[in-house]
Amino acid sequence: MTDTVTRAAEVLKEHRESIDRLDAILVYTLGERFKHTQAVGVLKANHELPPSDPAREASQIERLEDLAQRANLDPEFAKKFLNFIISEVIQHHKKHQE
Ligand SMILES: O=C(O)C(=O)C[C@]1(C(=O)O)C=C[C@@H](O)C=C1
Repeated sequence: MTDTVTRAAEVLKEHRESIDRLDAILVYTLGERFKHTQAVGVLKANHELPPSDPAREASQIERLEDLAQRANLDPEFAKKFLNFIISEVIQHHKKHQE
């Protein structure tokens, strides 16, 4: 291998190590988030509160779009990602209420 190819392989490996670390952070962070939403689901079921709260979601989306802009992340992607997670949470909340 030429020096350039060897160096490129090293750089790729370093990026992949960072990606793996960040993926682990994402998974653990999501796990923590679901612990809280699980508790919220139980609370909502016990007090007969609706599974979804559109006003709360609107303020979360607004905040996340702002954070995404500051973090150089596509705000549309951030919005889709949060909506995806919240949809899953709402399904969990509905199961608590069955
Ligand atoms: O904050 C709540 O009321 C929740 O149930 C949590 C959560 C969320 O995942 O952030 C989920 C559903 C609601 O529509 C809003 C927010």
